[in-house]
This record gives sequence, structure tokens and C-alpha cells, in this order.
Amino acid sequence: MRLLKVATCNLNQWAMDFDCNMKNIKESIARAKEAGAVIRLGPELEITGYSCEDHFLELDTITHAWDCLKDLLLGDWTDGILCSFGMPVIKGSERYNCQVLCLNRKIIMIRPKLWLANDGNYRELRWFTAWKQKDQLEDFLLPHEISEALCQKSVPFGYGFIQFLDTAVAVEVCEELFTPIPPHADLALNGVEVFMNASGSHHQLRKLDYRIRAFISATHSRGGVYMYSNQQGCDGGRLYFDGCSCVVVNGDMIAQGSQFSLRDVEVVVAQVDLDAVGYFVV
Ligand SMILES: NC(=O)CC[C@H](N)C(=O)O
Repeated sequence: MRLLKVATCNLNQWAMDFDCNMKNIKESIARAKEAGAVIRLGPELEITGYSCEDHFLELDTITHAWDCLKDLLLGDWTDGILCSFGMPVIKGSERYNCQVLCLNRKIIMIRPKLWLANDGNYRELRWFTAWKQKDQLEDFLLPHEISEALCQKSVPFGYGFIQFLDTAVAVEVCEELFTPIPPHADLALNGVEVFMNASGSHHQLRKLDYRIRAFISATHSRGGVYMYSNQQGCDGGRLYFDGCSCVVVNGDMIAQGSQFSLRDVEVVVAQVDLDAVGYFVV
């Protein structure tokens, strides 16, 4: 048996409230570790907050996000646990909505969002560029201060997955799940068993049902562990986010967090048997 314990969370982040956001992030990691989890997933853009709107255009916002990440990486937060953190990253002259994957005080990959949310209430294209190069990872030179502090010069940046000795893990960012050819389809064909979806998804009548159907359909025929993390509560804009972080395995919901909670941090932990994923064929 290949047992894996994973943790995802509902966090009540606030746009530009870096101190509050960091407090919640740290609390969620501490609880994930306490439960014995080796993967911790947080919501989309959790370091800055999702709804920073035109503050995303200010360089300071990105700089503060790096400072927060540095703080996390200089402490023991990522020791023995793969953490996926959401934050904006500038590469070249473009701003990307990214998941930064960290383990043992190092950044191991930066995964920019491929499909931005730009309909209904969403305007991500105003602040971010969608990453379109799917054929290869690029080398991203870390900002000078980060690279000095971490003794790490660069990190793979782009679309890909992380191959561990006993499983492969990949990120999917919110909207990507709802596209006609979601990344998890291609990733599953490459042996990825664990998918981490970081979201900033607002509440709308019957949307939870829609999301759950998507998690189930992502894993019910090809197999897989689908982790979902969502922002919880308002975050300064006009949207209300309804949490409901969960873990779905091979089409079955095995752990689900609350909806409409007033708690700032809720961690959802699940133990999964990866062999059940490996053997899963409908
Ligand atoms: N942040 C996003 O990508 C939002 C995506 C999607 N429209 C949702 O509400 O879940």
C-alpha cells in the first residue's frame, strides 16, 4: 500500500492584508503537519488575497508576496511537506497568476495559470497573462533577494508536474478545471495521480454541485486524487467565496470542508491509498 496523507484548506484571506494572510497560511500548515499530512494546498493567490484588483498592477504587491514567501521558506514551515502557495509572479515583462511549489525550504517549481477566468464576475486578463507554452518548462531566475536568502538561483517555470519516487503530483488552477480540455486529462496520461486545484471561486446558487461534478468527472474514469482548496468569505471585493475545500478519490468524495463558515482557517485532511488510484480502471 502506498498511503498518502494530504491536507487542503478553506482560508479567509483578505486582499492586501499580508499579515493576516500569512497568519492563516502558517496556521493551516501547522495543522496539516500536526495531522501528519505531507502535502498542503491553499487557495488561489492566497498570499496577496484573490481580489487585489488593480493592486496587482503595483510592483510593491509582487515584492511583498515574495517577502512573505521568503519568510515561509526561511522557517521550518515547508520541512517534510510539499506546500503549494498562490501568488502573482512577474516573468519577463508579464504578470502571471501562479502556484509556487515548495518543499524543504526550496522552491521546486512555479506553475503559472494557463486559462484565466475572464467571464461573469472575473477579470483576470486585466492583471495577468495566461501561460501558453505547454511543451517545455523554462528556467526562472529568482529575484536577487530571494535567491541570496534561499541559496537557490533558479526554478523550473511553466506547465508540468513533479515526479516523486512513489507518485507524481501536479497543480491545476481554478478555472482550468472547467475548460473543455482541462490539464488533468493530459497530466493523468503522464502518470500524475495527485491533482491540486487552488481556487478563488465565489458562491453562486448550485455552483457547489457544478464543482463537485467536475471533481468527480476528473477522477471517476481515469482515477486520481483531486484536492480542492478555496477562499472562504469575502476578501475586500464584491464577491463572497464559499470554501468547501475537499478531497475526491477515484470519483468519490472522501473529505469535505464546510460552506459558509465564519472560521478563518479550516483544514481538511484525508488519507489516501495511491495503489487504489494505480489500479483504478473502470
Ligand atoms: N478564480 C477562477 O478561476 C474562477 C473560476 C470559475 N469561474 C469559478 O467561479 O469557480
